[in-house]
Amino acid sequence: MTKKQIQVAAGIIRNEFGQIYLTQRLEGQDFAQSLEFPGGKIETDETPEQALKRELEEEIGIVTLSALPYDHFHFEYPTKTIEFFFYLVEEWIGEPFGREGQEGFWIHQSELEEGQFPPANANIVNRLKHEIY
Ligand SMILES: Nc1nc2c([nH]c(=O)n2[C@H]2C[C@H](O)[C@@H](COP(=O)(O)OP(=O)(O)OP(=O)(O)O)O2)c(=O)[nH]1
Ligand SMILES: [Mg+2]
Repeated sequence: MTKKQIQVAAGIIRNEFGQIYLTQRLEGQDFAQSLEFPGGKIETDETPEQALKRELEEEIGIVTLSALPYDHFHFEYPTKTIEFFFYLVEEWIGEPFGREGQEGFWIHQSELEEGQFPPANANIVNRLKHEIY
């Protein structure tokens, strides 16, 4: 059987202090309790950027004003392959909050820890952590 392939768009929401808004995945989801960059699956007929904007509105209640491509890669999980589109979001309207009941936190990018995220995030977390802000 061929592995399931999905595409995911997620946002690195960074404020002027170099803090990033992260949410905690809910019980019952895969990688429950892991931290994540808010986002989700790209639907048919959506561009990655359209999906990003929709997901950020649905999950954390913000309107995205700018999204810069930050990373694009494929990651093989045991049961699925995910194509990720990560964007850096530094301009938005609203105050992010866990609109689906999930916890949200602002964490300075130098304090991110890859062990708190799903395995696919290791490189991106390392890159952010070692970037000077
Ligand atoms: N949003 C997000 N998903 C991530 C990250 N790292 C990572 O491995 N993933 C995985 C977890 C999921 O298998 C998949 C994202 O799907 P999702 O569960 O957020 O999808 P969704 O928001 O559309 O939710 P649903 O409607 O399918 O429940 O990507 C990340 O940093 N952010
Ligand atoms: Mg999601």
